[in-house]
Amino acid sequence: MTQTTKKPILPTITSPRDLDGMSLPDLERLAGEIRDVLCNLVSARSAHFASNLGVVELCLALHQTFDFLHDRLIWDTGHQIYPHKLITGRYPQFSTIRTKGGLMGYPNPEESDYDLFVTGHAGSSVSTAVGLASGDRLLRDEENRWTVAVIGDGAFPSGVVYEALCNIRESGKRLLVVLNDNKMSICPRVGGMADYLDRLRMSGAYSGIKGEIVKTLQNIPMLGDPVERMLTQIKEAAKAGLHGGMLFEELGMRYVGPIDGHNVALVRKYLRMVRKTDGPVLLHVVTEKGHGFHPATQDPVLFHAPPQFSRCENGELQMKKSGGRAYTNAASEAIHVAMTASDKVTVLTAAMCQGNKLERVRDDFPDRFFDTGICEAHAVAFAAGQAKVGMRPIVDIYSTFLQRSFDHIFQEVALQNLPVTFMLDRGGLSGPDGATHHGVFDLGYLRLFPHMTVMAPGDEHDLASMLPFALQHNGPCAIRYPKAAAVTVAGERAPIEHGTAEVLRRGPDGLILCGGALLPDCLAAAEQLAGEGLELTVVNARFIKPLDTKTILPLVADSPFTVTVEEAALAGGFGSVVLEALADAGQTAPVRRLGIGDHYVEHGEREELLADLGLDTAGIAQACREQSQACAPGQGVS
Ligand SMILES: Cc1ncc(C[n+]2csc(CCOP(=O)(O)OP(=O)(O)O)c2C)c(N)n1
Ligand SMILES: CC(=O)[C@@H](O)[C@H](O)COP(=O)(O)O
Ligand SMILES: [Mg+2]
Repeated sequence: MTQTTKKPILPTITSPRDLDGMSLPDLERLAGEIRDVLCNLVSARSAHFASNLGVVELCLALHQTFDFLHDRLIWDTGHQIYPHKLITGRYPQFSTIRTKGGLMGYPNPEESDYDLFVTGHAGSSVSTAVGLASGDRLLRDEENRWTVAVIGDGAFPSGVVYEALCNIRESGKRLLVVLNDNKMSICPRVGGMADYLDRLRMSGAYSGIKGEIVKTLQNIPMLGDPVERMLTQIKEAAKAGLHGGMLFEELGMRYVGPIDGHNVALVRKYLRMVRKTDGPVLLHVVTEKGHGFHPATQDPVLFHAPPQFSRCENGELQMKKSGGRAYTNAASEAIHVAMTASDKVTVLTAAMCQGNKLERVRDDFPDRFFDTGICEAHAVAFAAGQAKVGMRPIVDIYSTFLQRSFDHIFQEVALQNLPVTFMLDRGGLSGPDGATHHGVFDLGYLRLFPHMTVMAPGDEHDLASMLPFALQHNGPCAIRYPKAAAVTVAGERAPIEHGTAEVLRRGPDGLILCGGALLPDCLAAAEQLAGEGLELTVVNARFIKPLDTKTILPLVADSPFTVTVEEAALAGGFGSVVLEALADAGQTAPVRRLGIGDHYVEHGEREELLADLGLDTAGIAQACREQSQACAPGQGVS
């Protein structure tokens, strides 16, 4: 990328203050070096790429204009924080990003005082910025202190952003919202706000004409009462269409832009100008996702978080092949089959068409495919509406993002007993994204609601059979599966029946109850232990709710010990369900629960995190060995 023999600047940047007084050519050279580092990173591992390439100049201009040890900076979502990390003292550790024990791929206050919140979910930045500004004001600590939220055009339509914007007039003094408009979410952005931003982009070119027309409109005489009102409305409507950023102005913000976000001098000039105002200000910055790396600008969807890739000698890019068929593929195929079978079935995604591998569904069923943008709460209430009139909506969503819809799952879906099906991808550890993205709370928060059926397939066979089951069930259902290679357990399998588990192996020496896709590990552990003379029963629970108490409770009663296994938080999870059922039946038994305790799990490869948590084959086998010894006659455990 950069063809320079000069001494690199980036390694010398230990804090943003090293940017002070830096010349424009040096800033531009630094931008090139940052892009080089980003390119080197993705040759080592998958990481967020195109979004980071797009904010380099904006990041430099922000840090040159503000001092974010005093001022406040929030990067919405946080996946575009890499340039910020590189110039805030983390260049030496940067190569560790997204690896276990290394830097997080998102903001992390434990890494740096320049990061205020751990984030990863989109849309909260404006609210937290309003809160920061308001708190500073109450503490009379706001002397010249600016709060800046940088939010992408994909995150911008999130409902919570409008809740914050409606509130900004009161608390938004010295508050700047930078709208980073690159025309993309992960996929092309959708919806009315996207169209509005397109119109704003256009408006600069027409500003001369616009001024004239607005002047003319302002001279329209107001006549008698009703006519006057009508004319006022027409005038306001016309102005709204012609004035750039009228929507924001009406909400009490000053709208500035759109400006070219790759012109570092220009961005800096506007930021300095903003600093001279009182706020709140919305600065509309136009950038290009993937800027500086041609293939990424050509295919920003692929390069949002591409697989590891390198450049061959002939200049072509070689992408690392993915690890084969994933549960996500199995889910999207099952959805396709269901939509082919019935024209009542619809699918809703909240901006994750690519992540959920729904492209074929989108292309083959354009009328029944709905992308709401990053609006999970809306997606769920929307699905409830469709279900109410007789459709069979599937909300295909990452487990962690569904948390945004908690109240709508309760009020609009479960309370009404509507047949909405939730396909919960990334149910379990999501890997290098870390704590913000692990989908480990879903079993607990979904089973709370009466009417809700919660399923956790033990393998791909289960997943494919559970969707048709859910679609004919008269009530809400959730099917949660991990970000992992799809596995099919060998042997004859029982059909899916509501609240029915499946016994896959029988032995008198102990019991493993598996709630989900760690089933192959449970079976492998049982196999291993059989070699040591310990014959275990293994149950594929399938249903977390309702639990198959008829099958499970007698097995627990007859087994010297029981180990429950789940890739989920223990609080409220599958093991809790089993313990509650035992308590309700007045039964006591030695039960050990394997899962995730009361802590957040860091980032790393899913397999290494599972191993650390004792949730791999070796960990499950070891827990069984220990239980077997502890529960052996004469050991006093009952
Ligand atoms: C609540 C939530 N839903 C979905 C996502 C997944 N996601 C991460 S980044 C992204 C696109 C964001 O687009 P934009 O804000 O424009 O940033 P860009 O990548 O274009 O810079 C999406 C959908 C998320 N992080 N949080
Ligand atoms: C920033 C963000 O939320 C997404 O880009 C997320 O990282 C996607 O995760 P997957 O890689 O598991 O699809
Ligand atoms: Mg964007």
